[in-house]
Amino acid sequence: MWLLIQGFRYRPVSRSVFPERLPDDNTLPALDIFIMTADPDKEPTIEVMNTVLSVMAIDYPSEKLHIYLSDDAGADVTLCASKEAYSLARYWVPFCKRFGIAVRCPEVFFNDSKIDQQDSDKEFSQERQKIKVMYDTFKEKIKKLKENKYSCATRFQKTRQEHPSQIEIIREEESNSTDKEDFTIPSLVYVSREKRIGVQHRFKAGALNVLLRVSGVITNSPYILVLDCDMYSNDPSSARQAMCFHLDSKLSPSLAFVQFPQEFYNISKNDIYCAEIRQIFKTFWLGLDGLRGPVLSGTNYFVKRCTLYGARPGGTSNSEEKEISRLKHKFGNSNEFCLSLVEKSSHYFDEKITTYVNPQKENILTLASCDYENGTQWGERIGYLYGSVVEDYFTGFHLHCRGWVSTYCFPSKPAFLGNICFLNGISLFPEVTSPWFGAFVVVFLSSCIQHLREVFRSGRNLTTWCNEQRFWMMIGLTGQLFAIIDVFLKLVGISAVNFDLTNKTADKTQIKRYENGVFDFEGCSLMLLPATTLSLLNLGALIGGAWQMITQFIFSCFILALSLPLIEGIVFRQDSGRVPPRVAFWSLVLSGSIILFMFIFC
Ligand SMILES: O=c1ccn([C@@H]2O[C@H](COP(=O)(O)OP(=O)(O)O[C@H]3O[C@H](CO)[C@@H](O)[C@H](O)[C@H]3O)[C@@H](O)[C@H]2O)c(=O)[nH]1
Ligand SMILES: [Mn+2]
Repeated sequence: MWLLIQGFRYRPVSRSVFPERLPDDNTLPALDIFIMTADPDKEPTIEVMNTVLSVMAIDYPSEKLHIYLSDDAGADVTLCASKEAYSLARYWVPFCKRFGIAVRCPEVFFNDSKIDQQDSDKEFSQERQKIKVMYDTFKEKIKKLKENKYSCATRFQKTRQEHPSQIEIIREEESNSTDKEDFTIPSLVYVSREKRIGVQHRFKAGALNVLLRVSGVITNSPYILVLDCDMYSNDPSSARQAMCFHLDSKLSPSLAFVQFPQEFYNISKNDIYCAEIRQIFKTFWLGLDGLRGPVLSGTNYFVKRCTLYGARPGGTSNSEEKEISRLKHKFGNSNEFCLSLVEKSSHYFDEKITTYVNPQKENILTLASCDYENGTQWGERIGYLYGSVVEDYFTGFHLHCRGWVSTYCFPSKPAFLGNICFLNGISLFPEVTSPWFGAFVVVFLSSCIQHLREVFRSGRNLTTWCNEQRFWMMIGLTGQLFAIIDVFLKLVGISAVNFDLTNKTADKTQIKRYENGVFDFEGCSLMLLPATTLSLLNLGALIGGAWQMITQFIFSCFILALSLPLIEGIVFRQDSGRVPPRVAFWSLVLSGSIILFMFIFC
């Protein structure tokens, strides 16, 4: 196992970018930004809109920036809030650009107490105050939307699981405010794909593929930034940083994507659940960057559009491949979309095409329908791939296999910051006061009862039940644990398949112990260590602290009961069948150190 991950340490690379050295703004390529949301209850609308506003205000030519918000819930709240956000953006974006605001997420900006005190510039303070009032009104409106007090949408019958596709290009003239400032702001497109009960929707990968097609016929920017809805832009220069790689003449021809790390603003002080994902983003990805590049990590990456259409680096295509009928076979039956693949382009996939067509609404809606992908190569060879629950890793590996490379951009100021919420403030086991505690107890007890019933049905008694419970725990922590490792080593060819012949001889004392129902640990190897250490740890925890909490006490007692033979074997027994002294010694050292460590540091 140790050897397997050494590749990550072989050639770590850390990079610096100099966005100020990029060529003139009008040579910068257009950029589509995809923001993904799926549930307005679990993903607070105000947070999603903050992400939208933060990227609308990034430091990039506004006319080259197009934001697509994918709403898998098809929620009116999200659509209406997007319109409100767009109206606010007319003031927020110019304000940010004019004063060079460092963090362009409104919620973060208005909560920054440092800026409050900094009233040196009167004009700035006045403007800030004005926008703050607008932002507060905006929040109020979203609250009302949530409470169903008003709605902007024409309500038609739809639920989260079942709704027609709905696409709205929210543009300047559609906004209802009159005293707008004279300033171009990026376009915003709301996309909610069709959902039907019983039709697989392929989660995020499915939503991303719809966005690829819809954006393909609307703006068709050669580069795409993908963001989860909780990842706001923390550094307005991120797109320029990414372009330092994408426009690098040496790197660019084989570069598929630039990955930024996932970082979070609300990591707890001790981060006991390792939410920081430190090893991945602060060690492994730097190492991969020296090889073929980091793995596609779901969010915070700038990808070259054509790489997702199945192109290969340096690959030019012949005219045969450009034939619309052939393209339709792969990409589906939309003329507009297939044209977007070849239009204004001498190559099959020219990354320089940036068209802003105004397609027929009906035609774009079809691109977001449930049936569009039937019989095409979407999800198999084209777009985000469906074969895995982690579409990002899977798709990224495929890009690498097709010859593309990726780079890792890890600036000291986080480019994007997200909200870590899982397990934050949630205990690993439900607390007694939690309504989930009931569910926990039901699952635990019913699995015990089920086992008991099976034992009784086969004519055994409570002792068998106890023994089996105990044995599961022991082999789970010893034999089975090492078996998994062993099978894996065999799979990768490090250890050969072998057959361990069972030792059929036994001496008299062993037989006696067996007959008396006494566990025999004689000759056990260090493989016993996980089981013995955890048993001692449980005992330590029981004595040391579990008296404070009755449920933990009961749970610890249960484990103690199961591990009693191990404890006896370590502590009380003197016969040759006890736990071998060196195993006992190491378990004591290990569990002792863990307890000591917890005392000191937690
Ligand atoms: O049917 C779906 C399911 C999810 N999402 C969106 O996908 C994103 C990620 O979903 P989330 O529930 O937050 O999953 P995580 O476990 O946080 O996601 C991690 O793991 C995923 C799969 O590897 C990656 O895609 C993510 O970027 C990565 O943050 C969110 O913006 C969702 O709104 C959709 O749009 N449609
Ligand atoms: Mn997430």
